[in-house]
Amino acid sequence: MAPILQDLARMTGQRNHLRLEISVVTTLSRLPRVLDVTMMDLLQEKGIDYVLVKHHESGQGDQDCPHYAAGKKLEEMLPLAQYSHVRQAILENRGHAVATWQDGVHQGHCIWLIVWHQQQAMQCIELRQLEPFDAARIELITSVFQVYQNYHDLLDYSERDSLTGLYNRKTFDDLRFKSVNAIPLSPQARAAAQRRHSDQDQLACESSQRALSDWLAIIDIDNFKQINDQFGHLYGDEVLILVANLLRQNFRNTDRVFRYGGEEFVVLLRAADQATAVGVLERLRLSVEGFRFPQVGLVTVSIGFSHAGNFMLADLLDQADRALYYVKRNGKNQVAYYQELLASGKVHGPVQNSEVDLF
Ligand SMILES: Nc1nc2c(ncn2[C@@H]2O[C@H](COP(=O)(O)OP(=O)(O)OP(=O)(O)O)[C@@H](O)[C@H]2O)c(=O)[nH]1
Repeated sequence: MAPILQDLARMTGQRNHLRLEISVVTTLSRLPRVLDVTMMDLLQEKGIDYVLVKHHESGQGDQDCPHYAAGKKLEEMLPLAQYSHVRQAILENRGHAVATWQDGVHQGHCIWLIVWHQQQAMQCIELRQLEPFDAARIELITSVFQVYQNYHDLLDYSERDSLTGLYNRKTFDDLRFKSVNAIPLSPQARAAAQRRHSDQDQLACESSQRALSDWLAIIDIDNFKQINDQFGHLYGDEVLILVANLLRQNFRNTDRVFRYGGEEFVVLLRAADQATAVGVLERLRLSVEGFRFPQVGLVTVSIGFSHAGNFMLADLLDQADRALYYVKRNGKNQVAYYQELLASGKVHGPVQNSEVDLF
């Protein structure tokens, strides 16, 4: 089989977004004469558009190109304003943009491929080479990209909840049960996982830890049964959709929001410290409280959260749930931090069984 077909077959065999992303970067970087390929997330913070560098791979072309200034820093966040061609392509709803670049020693050409999802530009893939792009080359690159985009949409459909469009419970459980993808792995567990996995899986494992979070929060709509009983399920559903929209508005692209159950949501949040995490979650709580829901009026949420530390995802979920339960029993419409409640004796940790009870 031609190498490109093998790469495409590998790409469409992926079952999660992260591996699919790495796979398309690898596939494109293996095309002849490619210098390097970079996958970037497009995100907005405080009204400013940024690109966040997510994956980078050098191609074979860079061997013929001494002193080539490859290498972008992973996780680097750069203003989209530095990528005027990408910004213009997004404004014009285009799928790609082509331009030239210079690094002091070399001069080359660059194509950016834009990943659209539900009329929103989500990601951008940058591919660099020395030669100009002719029509056949653009067709080859955009065809590989189209396979990626189609498959990305298909994966996305199976990973999302049909009512709210957020990630569904199954997607969360996939994170839980594939511990190599879960957050966070202890150094020993990570080393063991890395020994078990191939290079590409190892890369996915490393990137997934970067891509995921430092905090886990459970957000539960207060008195939702009453809303359903008083206004009917259709209005209940509308509340779920509107709360999901507020969740999307309040969190960054790098956070992950799931509809975990009926009126319960889980967020994997990246925040530098406790004060920032509290600030983000309080802002969400206030924005739900301040929103006027048609017909229903006032809706509030209770939030419990926990710090990832060295815990596995299942433990974190249990901790955040304990904090949430505390809020539910103490007035609702508040944010509670598990580790703080534990330190002050307001909640207890899980019972440590020294004996194994099988039945
Ligand atoms: N409309 C609608 N209702 C749902 C959906 N999924 C679950 N529910 C309802 O959500 C309600 C949850 O009720 P409870 O678990 O008692 O929680 P609550 O009334 O919010 O009470 P607190 O959590 O203590 O504030 C139940 O009545 C479920 O039927 C859904 O997809 N749509």
